[in-house]
Amino acid sequence: MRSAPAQDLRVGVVGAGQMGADHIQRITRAISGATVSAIVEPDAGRAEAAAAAAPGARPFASLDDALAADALDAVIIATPGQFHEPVLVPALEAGLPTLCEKPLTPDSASSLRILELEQKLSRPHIQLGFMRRFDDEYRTLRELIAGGEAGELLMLHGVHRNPSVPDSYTQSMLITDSVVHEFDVMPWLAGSPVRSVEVKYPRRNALAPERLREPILVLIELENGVLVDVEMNVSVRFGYQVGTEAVFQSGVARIGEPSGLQRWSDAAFSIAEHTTFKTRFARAYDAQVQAWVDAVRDGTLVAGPNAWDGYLVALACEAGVQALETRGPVPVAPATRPAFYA
Ligand SMILES: NC(=O)c1ccc[n+]([C@@H]2O[C@H](COP(=O)([O-])OP(=O)(O)OC[C@H]3O[C@@H](n4cnc5c(N)ncnc54)[C@H](O)[C@@H]3O)[C@@H](O)[C@H]2O)c1
Ligand SMILES: O[C@H]1[C@H](O)[C@@H](O)[C@H](O)[C@@H](O)[C@H]1O
Repeated sequence: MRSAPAQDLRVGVVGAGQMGADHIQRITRAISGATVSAIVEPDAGRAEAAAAAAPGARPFASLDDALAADALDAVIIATPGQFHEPVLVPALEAGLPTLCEKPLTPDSASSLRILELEQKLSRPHIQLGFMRRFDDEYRTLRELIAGGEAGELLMLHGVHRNPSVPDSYTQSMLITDSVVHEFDVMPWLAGSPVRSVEVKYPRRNALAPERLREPILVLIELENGVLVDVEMNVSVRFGYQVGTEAVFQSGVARIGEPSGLQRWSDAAFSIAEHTTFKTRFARAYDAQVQAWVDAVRDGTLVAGPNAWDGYLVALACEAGVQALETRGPVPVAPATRPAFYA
């Protein structure tokens, strides 16, 4: 990093839309050891609203301008995925510790360019925003799998259901915007990378926007033989659900069950459900950002998924997008992991 932060870490946020604004509020309200010092956001209204939530933060037209003004020690990138690389490059060139929202970049070729640039530094500087790794239930499930007390893990069944998606959401985004999380978290849970990806189409949901053929069932084979299936379903209307069932030799474990208000009325029992990832993963986002801030302050710089993980996910997404159009499994063949990312 450029200079050791004397007191609070000065965080710049690039992109103050849905996630960027959320991170700005989070740092101001819930994170210790950091303040938002710079906001880069081309939309004037959003920039103003974000600045109102972060007293003392200065607006800048670009990350380069914020760097020239020595206005930040570290950066969060929350622009849309296709604009990550143009921000990651100056951030790496300046040696800035970076928390980059998913995806690292939209394809594996650009991810490899980022890996090459990062390897010019003394150590990894990029942490990726795969927040599920900071969710208590996911962490507990991972420990259970690693502990082996229920025997070997055989299968993982995932559900990923959104109530609806914006007009800008396209067919390939089922993979690149949504299943992207499973491509990170399932290998992390099972301790094994993706070998191949296949997509199956069940009956189409007539409630889906006309441009989308969904839900889809994504079959992910891991190198260790564990088979993962993910129901990706984005027009369910009733709520936001993300869950996983792990099937072991002698047991089953499940996470992501509804845990909201329980209610008995009219001879029926109900549990309040989430409607957005913002509440479902609120604690995970907080834990992710706090862990990152702590790591930057103690010089570790990265406390979660790194750019290599982002590259692996980019490769799996490429296979997944191809699998949307083809029958049968599409193989995933990563480059050799450099010792830098060991
Ligand atoms: N981890 C999660 O659960 C999660 C959830 C939603 C989004 N995301 C990720 O967060 C990122 C942002 O998504 P979003 O939903 O907040 O998008 P958004 O469209 O709501 O916000 C993006 C913002 O970036 C701004 N922007 C665009 N180009 C810019 C540039 N070059 N410099 C500075 N600002 C720029 C836009 O004006 C906009 O305000 C994406 O990478 C997305 O995949 C992650
Ligand atoms: O961009 C969002 C976000 O990444 C959520 O975490 C995911 O559950 C949604 O499917 C996706 O559309």
